[in-house]
Amino acid sequence: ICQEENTLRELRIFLRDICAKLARNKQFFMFTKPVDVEEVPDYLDIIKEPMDLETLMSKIDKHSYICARDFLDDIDLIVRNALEYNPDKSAEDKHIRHRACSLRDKAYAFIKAEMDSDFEDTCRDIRDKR
Ligand SMILES: CC(=O)c1nc(NC(=O)[C@H]2CNCCN2)sc1-c1cc(O)cc(O)c1
Repeated sequence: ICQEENTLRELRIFLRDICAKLARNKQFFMFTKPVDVEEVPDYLDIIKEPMDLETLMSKIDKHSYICARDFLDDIDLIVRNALEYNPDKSAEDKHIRHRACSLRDKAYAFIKAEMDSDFEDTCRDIRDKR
């Protein structure tokens, strides 16, 4: 069990680093904080499960993720929300959709580049045993 805690600690350190890198990227500023309903009043009528990089970071600290897959599921939620809220052919909506797809690709690339697959397998085994 102590070994499991060591593995999960390493995962949290790793995910914080990736989350920080994504949040530092100016391209993703609109995904870094919960949507401000003052700015975007109809947002919560359309998006039922908001997600953002700051919330992701606090979920890491609350030990909400015990494998990279769970973390990427929340990244996918950020992307899905942006695609749903910005469906129009307008330049603005296209731009936001493009940024959302770029966020997903960068997140997956960071995970793939820096996580060896047997570390993720170990995390999955811990998740599946719990
Ligand atoms: C993150 C997101 O999905 C988002 N989408 C927007 N879309 C629009 O404003 C489109 C919707 N279609 C009609 C033309 N306007 S604004 C916006 C946003 C931007 C911020 O700077 C902060 C924030 O919290 C949210």
